[in-house]
Amino acid sequence: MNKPTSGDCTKTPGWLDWYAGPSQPAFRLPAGAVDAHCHVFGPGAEFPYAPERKYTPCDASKAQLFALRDHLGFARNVVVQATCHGADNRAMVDALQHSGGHARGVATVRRSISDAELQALHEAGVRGVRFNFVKRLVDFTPRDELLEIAARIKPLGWHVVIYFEAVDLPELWDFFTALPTTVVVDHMGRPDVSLPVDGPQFGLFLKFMREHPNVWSKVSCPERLSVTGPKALDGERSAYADVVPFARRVVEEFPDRVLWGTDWPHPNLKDHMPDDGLLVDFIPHIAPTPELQRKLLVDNPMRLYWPEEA
Ligand SMILES: O=C(O)/C=C(\CC(=O)C(=O)O)C(=O)O
Repeated sequence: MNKPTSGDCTKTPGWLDWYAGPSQPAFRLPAGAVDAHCHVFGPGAEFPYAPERKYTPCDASKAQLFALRDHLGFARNVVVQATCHGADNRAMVDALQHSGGHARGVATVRRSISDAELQALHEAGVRGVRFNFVKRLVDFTPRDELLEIAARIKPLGWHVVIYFEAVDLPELWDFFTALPTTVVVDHMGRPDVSLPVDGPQFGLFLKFMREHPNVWSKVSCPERLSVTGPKALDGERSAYADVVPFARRVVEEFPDRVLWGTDWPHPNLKDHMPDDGLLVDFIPHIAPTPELQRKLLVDNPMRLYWPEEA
């Protein structure tokens, strides 16, 4: 397949657009709930996609994100820079600046960023950087560049979000455990949920969290991890049952270091596009008590992204 060019907004073949007209969740989110992992895409005509991107998505604007937030009953968003925008954070920053203080962000930066540019991101509401190790999404960045960035964002009180696949954790372990900030893992490090929850692969991830109190996890993206479903479609309120034991284990063992997000607009799903209302109904299966729900959805994200209010 030819690499896309920056001006070409033709979606990647097979691209699935986000679900229009999501259901009303049956689960009532606690007051002040934060959707701590979501993205904006473009719109491409205003914020062109990065030349180095590995996919070209459908547009997913800030207004559409904020409409979903209100529909589902969230109060705030954490907008995570998606790889299709590379290190050009303008679409994400624009969303933060139009959120009325209800959104904070996670950026992608290169070592060439100036202190003044970092400060401007901070003032816009950025509170973290994302290091992505998923090979289908990004080209390799040298570890010394990432460590240099981590050292520079630490004084701002930011954290590092890491995205990787479970099979790569052994090789990345020394790098991750050397990071000097709070470290937030996307989607539980993408376990293979057809393996046992008590097996060595997920065991290593639990050990990573157990031995390193600075490590947090998003218990999000069951729609990406599930093998057996059922899918969050057609009124299914007990979706992705095979992911539940994994996410619930993390929530119950580390209740003060977990976050949840919709992952809207769900980039790169190949199989189906979930109904986001039914996705919210996944939450009580992994955080069964009101106390766990409050920590997951309100207390923890507020402590990390709005510490001045927490
Ligand atoms: O949205 C996610 O969290 C997951 C992604 C996309 C992504 O991370 C990105 O493009 O930045 C994926 O697995 O394709």
